[in-house]
Amino acid sequence: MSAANVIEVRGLRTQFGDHVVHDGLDLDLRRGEILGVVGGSGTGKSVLLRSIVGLIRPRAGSISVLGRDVGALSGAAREALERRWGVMFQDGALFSALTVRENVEVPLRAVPGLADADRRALAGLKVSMAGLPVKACDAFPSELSGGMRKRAGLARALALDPEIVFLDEPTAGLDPIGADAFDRLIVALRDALNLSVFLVTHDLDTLHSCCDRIAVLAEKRVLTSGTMAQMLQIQHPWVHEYFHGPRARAAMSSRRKGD
Ligand SMILES: Nc1ncnc2c1ncn2[C@@H]1O[C@H](COP(=O)(O)OP(=O)(O)OP(=O)(O)O)[C@@H](O)[C@H]1O
Repeated sequence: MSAANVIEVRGLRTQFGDHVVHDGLDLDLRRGEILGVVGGSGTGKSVLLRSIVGLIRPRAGSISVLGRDVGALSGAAREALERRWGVMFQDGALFSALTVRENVEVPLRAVPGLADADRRALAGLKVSMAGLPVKACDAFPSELSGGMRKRAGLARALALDPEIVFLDEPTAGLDPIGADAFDRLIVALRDALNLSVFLVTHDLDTLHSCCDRIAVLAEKRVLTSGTMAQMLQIQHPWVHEYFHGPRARAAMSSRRKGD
């Protein structure tokens, strides 16, 4: 595995029954970058994320994270690797019966020797880092707006000071101002915490404002990857329509106005 890569996926095949989702998929996440993963609905972006974090077992291929073969690990070695990444699922995946602080404390409970008071304080810190007010700590997920729930999910993903963060459609369902604030937060956290970020999104504004590189899923694999400037040169019909369609033009024009 190249030292510059924190994730290397090679020859991935995932399949549910007869339905092949990925076939011969290769993907790299470089250290310190924000990689936007895009593709049409159902092309397997979330399945790829879940495969990398070991929730779905591939039929073939290899997935290496931070130099370790995810499929070959079990027990303590597996748990040690899992502590080095954080995942924010699409809906936040918070426990509804726990407050925001208690949700963020869940991963911290795995840290040996961490006193209750320190765990509570650390959870509060992560909630603040995710841009939530302190009083949100005592709220239940049902008492929060969708945007606040996403931030709570992000706080939980950051709980163990991860090196890699996986974000599944972090701005979906947010109003444009909330989505823009979330984009800025992702970049600020990457810079402050030296994170590598695997970001599944449909949001063209996010691609423009956050992502160092983009990987396009199509035809069961990563069809192409590169910078936004490189994506704009790709002639494949879906890629061209995606990056040059009306919504793409709107995102580019608002980006230019913001510069
Ligand atoms: N547990 C599962 N069992 C069977 N099929 C599944 C399972 N999870 C996902 N799939 C199928 O795999 C395909 C890819 O799903 P996935 O959720 O990764 O798509 P996606 O690219 O993230 O889509 P979207 O952009 O709409 O969120 C879909 O056809 C989906 O129905």
